This record gives sequence, structure tokens and C-alpha cells, in this order.
Amino acid sequence: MPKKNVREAALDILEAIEKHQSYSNLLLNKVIEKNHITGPDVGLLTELTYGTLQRKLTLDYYLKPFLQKKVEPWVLNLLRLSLYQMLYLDKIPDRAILFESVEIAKRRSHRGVSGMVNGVLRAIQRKGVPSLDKIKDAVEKLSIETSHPQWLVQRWTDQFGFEKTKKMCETNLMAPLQTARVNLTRTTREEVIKQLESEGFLVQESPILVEAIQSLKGNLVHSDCYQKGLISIQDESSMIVANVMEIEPNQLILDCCAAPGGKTTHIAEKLNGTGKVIAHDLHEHKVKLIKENADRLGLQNVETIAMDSRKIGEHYQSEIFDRVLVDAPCSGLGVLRRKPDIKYVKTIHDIRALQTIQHSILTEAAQLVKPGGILTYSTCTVDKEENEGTVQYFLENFPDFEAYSLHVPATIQPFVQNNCLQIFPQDFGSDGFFIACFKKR
Ligand SMILES: C[S@@+](CC[C@H](N)C(=O)[O-])C[C@H]1O[C@@H](n2cnc3c(N)ncnc32)[C@H](O)[C@@H]1O
Repeated sequence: MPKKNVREAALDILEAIEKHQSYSNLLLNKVIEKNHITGPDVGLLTELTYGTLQRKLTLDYYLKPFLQKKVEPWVLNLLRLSLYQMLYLDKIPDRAILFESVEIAKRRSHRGVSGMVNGVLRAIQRKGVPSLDKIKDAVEKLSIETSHPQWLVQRWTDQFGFEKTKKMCETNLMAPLQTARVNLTRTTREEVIKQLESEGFLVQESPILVEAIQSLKGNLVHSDCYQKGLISIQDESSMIVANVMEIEPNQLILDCCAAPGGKTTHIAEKLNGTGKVIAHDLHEHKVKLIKENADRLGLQNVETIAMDSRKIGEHYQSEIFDRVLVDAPCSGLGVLRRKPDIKYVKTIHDIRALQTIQHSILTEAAQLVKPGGILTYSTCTVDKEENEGTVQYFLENFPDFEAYSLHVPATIQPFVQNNCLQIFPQDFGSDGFFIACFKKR
């Protein structure tokens, strides 16, 4: 296979995402490897793919008046990709964008298509894109402006109010900072920062958590510190989970939905070589990732088992775990900056189906918690039904549990309400996330 240039590779990824072949983050890594894309081109490919995907609905609104008839999906993606560069990237001159786009169209099809691509882009250059001010309905306008489906903007507006929704939608368009967790069983944060800086990375302490660092320059996966197991790539919101579980030495802990092991390994680090964390996930290939991460970090107190946690009660004696974590499968609406494709595919039906799974896993997990033990429920979504709704279901159906106060760092405390922590992406720049704890009486 000949190597593809960055724009053509971006087009391939956009097409594959539309055909639901895989998630954007996984596809991007595959294409980078397959086409041996390196250096600044990795950044450009990421920007083109994520940018075009993030702004899809806005770009379609802008393109609509210039398209006389329906075009093939790859042509539409090529036009979106070109328009994204024209509108949002100021370093690439329009003539270069037009030339490249027409060349791609020629390589992929006949003259008619390349002529049409050329014509549409030149017409946009001449006339400019249509104004969004024509849209009078505030929810519809926000939907187009920030490229979130209207049903979702309406749902968030009903649940959290328009202003919060607007901030969330706007934040979702910004690239997130990469953050990492320091493996405190092996080093200190100061030491890791020194080492990373000597490797040429630019990093700083997280203002939220003592074990977290933020990368301002460079992908930390490529650092020696990562290879040596001194850090794990993890979002700061996700790191709050192990912090609220009140982990103490020698505890036996169950992680019901654990792959790829971000929280399992954090829990194991907090156990500091004592006790044990047993990590479950559905399939063998996912469970393998947990093991690989634990091995890289040098953690011996992790056991992994592939199993459906909706049947986990059959596998253990009741009431044997000090702590149980259900980091549930969810709609993922808190991580749209990292996985923009989610916003176009998730539906209200998915939310309902996920809620049923969340209830089933919690029901099984509840039996396994020791009296006095803590059950933690978390999701990376922003949705009241999946979050507070599931908490309410649990408390109503399991009277042997009570809501348990979350002990979080002072900076996060103002975001705890009714013993639940809902973080919005705009709060700290970290992922949208939800956490609640229940204590068995
Ligand atoms: C939010 S992710 C977990 C992330 C993980 N806790 C971490 O911090 O790296 C949810 C996980 O639940 C798993 N899952 C979905 N349904 C499940 C089930 N019925 N039993 C066990 N795991 C399940 C998915 O495979 C997915 O890996």
C-alpha cells in the first residue's frame, strides 16, 4: 500500500467513522501507524480529523446552500474537511486547500466530481458562508453553532439550564489537555516532572489532585517515564474515583467494569503493595489490557477475570469485599472532546438501554459489599437519568445502603451536591464525570 498524505488519511478516517467501523481515537492511531505518519504531521492529522468531526453539523449548515444535489458520502466528507481548514485553520492558505482537495477528488473519481468540489469551494470563497443569526430558536442555534444534535442540546437544557449547556457545548469543541497520574508507589510528582522535562516535555502540576500532572507539550505515551511505569495516562476526573473510595492497606477490592484498567491500577497503587484488587470486564482482549497496564506499572496486587458483571454475584460469596467499584458502561457524553463521534451516534434509546445495564450491575455488586463497606458508582457522562436517576433507583431498592458523603479535595468540594459529584467539562477542563458512594449499613 502506498503511503497516503495527511489529508487523504484524514478523509479515510472520516469515512470509516461514518460507516461505524471504529471509534475516532482507535482509527487515528491505526492510520498513523499504517501510513508511517510522524512528527508535526501527526498533529495535523489529529487536528483535521477531530476538527472536522467536531464541527460536522456546523459545516453541513454552511455547505447546504452550495450543494445543488445530494453528493456521495466521501465527497461530502472531502468538502467538510476542506471547509474546516478554510474557516478554522489560519496557517493553511486557501489556494493550497483548494488544490489539495481537487487533487484528492481527481485521484478518487472522474473530472465531474473534482470540478464540482472546485466549484463549491470557490463559490464559498466568493460569497462567504450563511449567517447563523437566521436561526431564531436558541436551542437549534446552539445545536448548529456548536455541532451537537438538537435532541441532546434540548435534553441538557431541560436538565441543567441553557447557560450551563451552552458552556458545555462550547468547551466540547476545545482540545483537552493530556493529563497523567504519577505512580506514587515508585516515585514522586516532583521527580517525574524533573525527568519529563529532561526528556523535552513541558509539564505542570495539576491544581486539582496531588498525583496528577498536565502535559503542555508532547504526548506522554512516548516518554521514558511512561515506558518505565512511572506514569499512566488518565483524565483528572477519572482519578477522583479512587480518591473517594477511602482505600486502606490490605483491603479486598472489586472493580466490576475495569478495562483498560485506569482505575484498577490507581486502586492498586493506593493499596501500595498490600491487599488485592480483582478486575472484571466482558471480554478476554479487554481484560488483557488491564493486565498489561498493571505489569507496566509493576503492580502485583491485581487479578483479572473476563466475565459479565451482570452475573458477578454467582461467582463470589456474598459480602466479602471492602470496596466495590462500578465504573459503569455509559453514554460517554462527558468525553465528547476526546470522542466527538459519540455525539452523532448516541440516542435516547441507548441511554435507556445503558441504564438497564447499570441497574443490573449495581444489583449484583451490592450483594458483595461487606457491612460497613463502600460501593462506588461512576460514569463519564453528563445525563441526569444515567447518573442521579441510577443513584435514586439504587437507594430506593437497596435499603441496606445509605448515600455516603464524598471526601474530595477542597477545590472539588463545591461541585458535590446531595452526595453526588457531577463534573462538567467546563469546570476544570477535565472530562464530564459523575461519582456517588453508598455505604452498607
Ligand atoms: C467506563 S468503561 C471502564 C473504564 C475503566 N474503569 C478504567 O478506568 O479504565 C466501562 C467498561 O465496562 C465494560 N462493560 C460493559 N458491560 C459490562 C458488563 N456487563 N460486565 C462487565 N463489564 C462490562 C466495558 O467493556 C468497558 O470496558
